[in-house]
Amino acid sequence: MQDLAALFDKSAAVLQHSLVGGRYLVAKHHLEAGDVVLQCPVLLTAQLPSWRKRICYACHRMCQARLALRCKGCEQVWFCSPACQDSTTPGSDPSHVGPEGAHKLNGLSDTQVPHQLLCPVLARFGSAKCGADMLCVLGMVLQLLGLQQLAGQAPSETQQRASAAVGAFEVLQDHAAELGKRERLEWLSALTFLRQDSTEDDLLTQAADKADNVYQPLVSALSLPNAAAQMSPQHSLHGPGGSQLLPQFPSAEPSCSSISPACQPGMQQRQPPRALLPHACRANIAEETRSDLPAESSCQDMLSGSLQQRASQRARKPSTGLQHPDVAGPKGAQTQSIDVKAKCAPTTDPADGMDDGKQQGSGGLLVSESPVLDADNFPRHPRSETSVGRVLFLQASFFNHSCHPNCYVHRNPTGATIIAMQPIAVGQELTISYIDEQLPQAARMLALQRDFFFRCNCSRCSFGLREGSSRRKAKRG
Ligand SMILES: C[S@@+](CC[C@H](N)C(=O)[O-])C[C@H]1O[C@@H](n2cnc3c(N)ncnc32)[C@H](O)[C@@H]1O
Repeated sequence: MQDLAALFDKSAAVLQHSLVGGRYLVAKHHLEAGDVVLQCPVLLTAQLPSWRKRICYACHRMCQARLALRCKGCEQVWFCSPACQDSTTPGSDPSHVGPEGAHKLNGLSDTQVPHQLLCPVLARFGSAKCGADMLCVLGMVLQLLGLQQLAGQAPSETQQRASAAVGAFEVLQDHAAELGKRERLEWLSALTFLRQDSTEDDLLTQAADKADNVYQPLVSALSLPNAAAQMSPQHSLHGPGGSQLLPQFPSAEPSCSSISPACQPGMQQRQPPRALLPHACRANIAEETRSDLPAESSCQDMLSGSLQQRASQRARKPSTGLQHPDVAGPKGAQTQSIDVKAKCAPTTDPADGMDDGKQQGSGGLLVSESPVLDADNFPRHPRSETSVGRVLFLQASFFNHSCHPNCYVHRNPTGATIIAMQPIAVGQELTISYIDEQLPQAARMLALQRDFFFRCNCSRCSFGLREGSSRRKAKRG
């Protein structure tokens, strides 16, 4: 908690903890509408496997053609240029990477940990047949372990990130109880996969051993009381150290369906357990025709593109539901668009075997799944978009959800800014909306239960429920 509290030192938020509600944030001082509560850098990103042959691992450039350069060690990551490939070798100068310096996306890189640390473990990812979403999350867990391992020898910024990594695991532990059986099994399989077959000089062996105080409680928290009965026959019960608690990741060409229905061609991909890693969001590609797209674009271009089109589309839509106070944008912060122009389709190489069925042949605007601002600065949730990866925000993950939030999230190229939407008194809880709060109550409840595994107890929902029951009582009486 001590480490975590320090994450908010430079913000207008204070981290609090209650036995009933867990961690939450309150206003450090009085806030006016438009005040910036905190700037939250991206902690980690991970590409979905289906995009890795189109998006350079080092600079995140999105390319039309399939990338030709691949890491010979793990065969799991692709590069757009020899410079990018060289940047992942020890001793290279990262400031020269990428033809347009696109790598200078603060935090927006899954190369924060030197690739040679991750390479031996990533090599095993080729045989992992779990869903694309879980592979993405596993990639992030791997980076977190890498950051932890670096902690002792790294500059202070990296040490801070490593301590944030521990915080991320703690968050995961705290929410393990909320998962359904399927999600727990998938997590147990994934964690076991990370530990098994590792060699002595393997990052995971070293990092997971060091992190055992975090890793083992997590495993226990995820364990089902009657694990043996819940598992499919393909799972055996050998865990690390001979434990009988864990399902082992199948080694010889398992049936995908035993791990995740997401692997089955033509099946709708399940929503990932996004609540697990704090505020792990999707970077999405909205449907748009390819002819509208530029010839080539880096993520930097993409992330700083114009919001004009979205704004004009939005302006035509009538506003419904909750009325938020008018907010002109973050005070002192330039309102930036997060739209991304991309022209390419994801890899549809059948050899991948892990393509997300939703990602078929569309390019478009890259946006975030977390709330983004429209022309009126109201949070909104883009729909019908295709995911290209996951983004992890740490500080933002401590905001509780409310269906009548007093803050909103504004995404920008290097992270997210949380902005007050109304005057907030010192000590008052700061909340954001995880979903489209303009949905009716039943749909909101469904979305929160399905995607975030909790039942909302915000004032609006509680009031709505009381209202519903008193209406029913009135009818009966
Ligand atoms: C991103 S975390 C927020 C921080 C969290 N309170 C903690 O201690 O880690 C999301 C989790 O907080 C809890 N939560 C957030 N908003 C909630 C709400 N409106 N009603 C009930 N639980 C909520 C749920 O357990 C949810 O999985």
